[in-house]
Amino acid sequence: MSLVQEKQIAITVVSRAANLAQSVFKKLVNAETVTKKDKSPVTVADYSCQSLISLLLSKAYPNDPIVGEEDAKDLRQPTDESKQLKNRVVDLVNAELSKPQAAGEADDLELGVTRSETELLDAIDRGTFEGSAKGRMWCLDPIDGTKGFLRGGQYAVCLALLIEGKVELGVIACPNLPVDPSKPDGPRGVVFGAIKGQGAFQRPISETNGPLSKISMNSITKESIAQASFCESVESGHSSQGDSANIAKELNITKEPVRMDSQAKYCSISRGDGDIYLRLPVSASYEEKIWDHAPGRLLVAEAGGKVTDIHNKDLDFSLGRTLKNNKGVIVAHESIHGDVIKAVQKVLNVA
Ligand SMILES: Nc1ncnc2c1ncn2[C@@H]1O[C@H](COP(=O)(O)OS(=O)(=O)O)[C@@H](OP(=O)(O)O)[C@H]1O
Ligand SMILES: [Mg+2]
Ligand SMILES: [Mg+2]
Ligand SMILES: [Mg+2]
Repeated sequence: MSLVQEKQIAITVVSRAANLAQSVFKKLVNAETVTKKDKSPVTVADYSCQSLISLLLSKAYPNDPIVGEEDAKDLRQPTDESKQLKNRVVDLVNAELSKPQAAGEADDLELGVTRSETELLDAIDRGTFEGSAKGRMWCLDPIDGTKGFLRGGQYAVCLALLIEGKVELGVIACPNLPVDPSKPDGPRGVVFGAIKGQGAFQRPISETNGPLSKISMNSITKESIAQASFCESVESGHSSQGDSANIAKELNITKEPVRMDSQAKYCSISRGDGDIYLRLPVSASYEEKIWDHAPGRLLVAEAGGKVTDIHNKDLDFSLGRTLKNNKGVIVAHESIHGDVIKAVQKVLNVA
């Protein structure tokens, strides 16, 4: 599948959303954070990025449904707090939309034009699609790693296109990831992406007209596995860190794990800045959300890696908004993935 136009549009919209999110961070005040029923934080940036991306996607592909993390229910309440939040969202999205099209950005998105409040809230609610194994659908995490965003750490704007339940295109913008990992204090902000069968790439977010550079994972082998490094969640509640230390021991890995929030983990290992990402189940009831893994899974696969659950099953994105048939997520280079799975299953006592 060529998906050339979809790729350019996806890069344009996630890059714009990343710029919007960075502008919010610079002015962030605590009152702009609300807490969802599941206790996860959601900020004015989460709503604004979902509105912006969903609105632009609907200009280009009006018939494609979107599975997005957020909805506009809390913004539609008649309270003062809710109205303030809504007004901030409308202003932020319109400030980004009103910027004219830059060189290299996709055509046909009607950039440079502001939108009404109704259009912007309705765009957020276009993300309520329940998911499907049929046809095309977009999958959106407007801010992945909201906690990372709030603490000034890693977060990512994540978008994938699924066709017949399979991820065909994935694009992730990481505003706080160094452009050059060997220069951690150098310029930051990288957009990553992949089309199935066409490899993985990165580019600085700011270089809208710049070339996409090919990336690949470290070519680690069974013999060199002890040199590998883990990339892990910051929140211990999202992956069992005690078990992952035991898995590292089982593989003779001694390097300290690198901890970061969001799908920046998938991005980092895709360009060789880390080798193994484990997301070990922490509770029997938690189902991973498709938007937390869809673009990252394709990026890693196109960079030479393999992504499965702890039972070595492929992630099944065709069952709705969650990965209900999978438990945990295990990411490693193809050549060592089998060894990692063996260690995981031994430590967790599963087959
Ligand atoms: N209990 C539990 N178990 C597993 N995963 C959970 C859980 N609760 C939330 N989430 C999801 O974790 C997403 C953030 O993942 P991270 O890898 O960034 O987590 S971490 O903050 O680095 O630990 C986070 O994504 P965002 O909401 O987009 O930030 C959630 O979808
Ligand atoms: Mg969230
Ligand atoms: Mg997320
Ligand atoms: Mg999110």
